[in-house]
Amino acid sequence: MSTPQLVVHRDKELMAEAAAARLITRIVDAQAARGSASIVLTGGRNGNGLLAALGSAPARDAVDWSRLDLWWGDERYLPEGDPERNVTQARAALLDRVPLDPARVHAMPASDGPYGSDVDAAAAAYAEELAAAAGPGDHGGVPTFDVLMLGVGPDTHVASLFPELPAVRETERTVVGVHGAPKPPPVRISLTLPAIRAAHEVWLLAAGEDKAKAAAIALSGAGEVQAPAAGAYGRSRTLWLLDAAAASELPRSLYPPASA
Ligand SMILES: O=C(O)[C@H](O)[C@@H](O)[C@H](O)[C@H](O)COP(=O)(O)O
Repeated sequence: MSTPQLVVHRDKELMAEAAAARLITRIVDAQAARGSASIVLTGGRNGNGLLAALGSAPARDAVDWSRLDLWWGDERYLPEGDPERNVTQARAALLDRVPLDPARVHAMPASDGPYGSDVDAAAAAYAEELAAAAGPGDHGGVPTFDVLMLGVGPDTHVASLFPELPAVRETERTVVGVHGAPKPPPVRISLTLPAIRAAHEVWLLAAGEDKAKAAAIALSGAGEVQAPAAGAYGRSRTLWLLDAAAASELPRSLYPPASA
């Protein structure tokens, strides 16, 4: 488990631009070292803001888009192309404008696909796809993602792991179907905490006043069942990327940094 590091930006626009620049560097480094990179995208405004910023970042062409694997941390279980699907929003924000290899864009299944309304079967299929991509050096049936990004909800949810619901308690499976999510739509697919924790780096994105309490709770030693964001950490790095509003209620020991 890596101790969270915090980076606080003036506002959400700057946060998105700085995070996009950081992501480009991370992808380029991974591609230089291993030939490819593997990234997990998040739904939500902050994740999509980051993708849009990536699309207009000056260094965007440093990325070899054809050697990038994209996975999702969660998905809203809706028909293919639905505007509320995370993948549809990611395509609109960036993916349709860069030369990705379609075989390496691992969207989660849609509700009008082969599993129909059986979201648990759809989740199991995504777990198999992850397991098939995992190599001998990887842990827990998922590839070691270079960076896994997560938006943070006002209730401290990450991916589709909501406080107290069964999905956040899952310790065996890497992907689960979620029923009765408090944020619409109620039926979703989500990576579990064990799958999230297999990533090298986990980045949590939080911008806006409505995230201030969630960030303070998750970073103050709350339990992961009550505050799922508290259980999201990477093998080598856990990074909270915040804007000033989301950081406004952090305990003084965290922000400004204790060393200041
Ligand atoms: O499908 C979703 O809704 C998400 O993946 C969800 O976990 C999201 O990331 C957070 O709710 C934060 O969303 P915002 O960035 O829009 O606040």
